[in-house]
Parts: sequence; structure tokens; C-alpha cells
Amino acid sequence: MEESDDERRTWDENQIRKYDIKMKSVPKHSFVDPIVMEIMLEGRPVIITDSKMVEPAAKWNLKYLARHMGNTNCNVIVSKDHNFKYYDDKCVQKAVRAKFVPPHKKVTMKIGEFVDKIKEMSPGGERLYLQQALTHSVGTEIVKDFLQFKWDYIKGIQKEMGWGSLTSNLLLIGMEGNVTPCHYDEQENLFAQVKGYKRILLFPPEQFECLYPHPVWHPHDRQSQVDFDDPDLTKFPKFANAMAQEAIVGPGDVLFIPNYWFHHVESLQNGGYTVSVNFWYKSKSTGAVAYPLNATQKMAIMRNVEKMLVDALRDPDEVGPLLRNLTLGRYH
Ligand SMILES: O=C(O)C(=O)C[C@H](CCCc1ccccc1)C(=O)O
Ligand SMILES: [Zn+2]
Repeated sequence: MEESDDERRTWDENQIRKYDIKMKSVPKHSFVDPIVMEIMLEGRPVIITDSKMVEPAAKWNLKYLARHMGNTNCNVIVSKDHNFKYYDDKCVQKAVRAKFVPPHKKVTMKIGEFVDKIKEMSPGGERLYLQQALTHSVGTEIVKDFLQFKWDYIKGIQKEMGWGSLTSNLLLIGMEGNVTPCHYDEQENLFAQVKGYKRILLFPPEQFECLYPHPVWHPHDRQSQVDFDDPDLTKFPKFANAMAQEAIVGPGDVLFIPNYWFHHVESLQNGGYTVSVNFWYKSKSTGAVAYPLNATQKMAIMRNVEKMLVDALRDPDEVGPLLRNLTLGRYH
């Protein structure tokens, strides 16, 4: 696709992938509206408009980025299809690693090479997704833009939410139609959309039982096992009960993705390439634990149980049978 600055002013339904999932809309409010903080303090997603939070990044088109990030070796994922299902190749269980077939390649390339490759993207050909942490080493112009983000506004949110430190900012440059399948992260996320449109489907931690994440010790830890393009309702029957909250974000929008909330992210089809910048924060340290525990705390407990069991049993294949012996006929 050629570099056109008169990017699409909006989107239409046929650019959105059709999934058989019940959904409702994520609320959308201007940054000046106090309801934004009310919703965030309840731990629920919200689209924040007109904040100009990352305004300096509005000029981050491919030409500008290629000129000012030229020497950075960028992390790029190469996939045979539209899905970019994250995997952790530092997976500790070598037995698991031996059996695991990575769904796509991770390569590094200069951004100039990335720009050339996505321009020649052929339908049905392999797809690229640049996912590069923004650090001081990405080049002085980019750092200058970054330093001119609205940090007083951003830090105000961080403080009012009681979040910990900002751990990283990921620069995401996706080809139209790219999908990051459903997963959760263990951090709070201010997801700023800079160029193009993305559609995010969010699910609260209460729907853990509908989304069947891989075991903690698996390379696809935190990723849902359910293929949204072809859900296996025999293996994952409760997926039929999942209810998504849908957010469609464009340039200037910021989506709050709360810690442990599942989310599926797609760059709209036929919408050109997309640019996003996320802000991942350590979550608020749970003070005095209040009962009954909430779904987020129960997800954290389940993660710890799995980690403890795989450490105690050594062999991941023994975790399932032990849990079955523990629960079948005794807990259900
Ligand atoms: O900002 C988020 O949390 C997203 O999921 C945005 C997503 C890309 C994230 C890639 C990724 C997922 C997990 C670990 C490391 C990297 C997109 O925009 O396609
Ligand atoms: Zn994520």
C-alpha cells in the first residue's frame, strides 16, 4: 500500500472479522469527563478520546520511522497466516519445548527492510508484525517525540490508579488484517492507537472458564487455546457462553486494558498498516486482602498452583492426572 497521509477517516463493518461471539461495546468518553476515572477505578475497560496523550507520535508514519529508527534492530514476527499467537521461547520445560512447534518466526530486521517488505505484501503471502520496545536506543528523534508525550496526564492516571512503575512501551506496527489472538497480560495497559484502526475484544477475568488459557508452564502461557476462527466447542464448551466487550479504536484513542483481562486484537482488514504504542504498568499491590476474593486474585492463585505442581512433579504431563485425582468425585 502506498504512503497516503489522507488515511481513512473511519471504518466500516466489512473490515471487521466475523466471530460467533455475543458482544457489547466498551464505553467511550472524552478525557475531560470524570466518568473515565470512575470506570478505570472499577477495573473496567474504557476508550479515552481526545487526550492527545501521544500526539507527537501522530507523525510516526513509515517514512518518518524509517528515517529516524534506521539503525535499530527491530523485533519482527513473521507468520504464514493472519494470527500472531505469542509464545515464550524461554519456556523452562525443555520436554515441552522439544514437542512445541512455534506457530511463527521471530526475526530482527532494520525498519527500512520491514517497510519495504510490508509494501510488497501479497494477499495470502506471509505477514509481518513489528513489535519493538521503545528504549533510549531507538534514535534521538523518536526519543524526543516520546519525551513530548503528555506525561503529566499519563502520570496522573498512574498515580490515581495506584499503579506501580511503567515497565515498558511497545511500538506495534501491524499489517492490515493482522490478529493478536486472545490472551491476558499481568500488567495494566494504556493502549494508544496512533495510525489506522484496531478492533479489540475484551473479556473479564470472570470468564477464565470460557477461554481455556494454556497451562502456565506452556510456551503459550496466558494465551487462550480457543481458535476464534474455528472454535472447538467439544473441547471448549463454555466458550459458547463468552461475552465480549468490543472496542474499535482509531488515531488519538487510548484504550484501558485492565490487568488479567483477556483481549483479542485485530488490525482492520483493508485499512492499511496500523501503529500503536502501549504503556504496561505494574498493577497496584493488593493491600489487605478482602474476601471473597475477586476473579483476578483467583487467576493469580491458579497460576501459583500450576507453577507449584509442575515444580513438585517435575513432569508437566503428571499435573493433569494429579488434578483429576484431586477433584473428580471429590470436588465435582
Ligand atoms: O498491548 C497489548 O497487550 C496487546 O496485546 C497488543 C497486541 C500486541 C501485543 C503483543 C504481545 C503480547 C504478549 C506479550 C508480548 C507482546 C496488538 O496490538 O496486536
Ligand atoms: Zn496483550
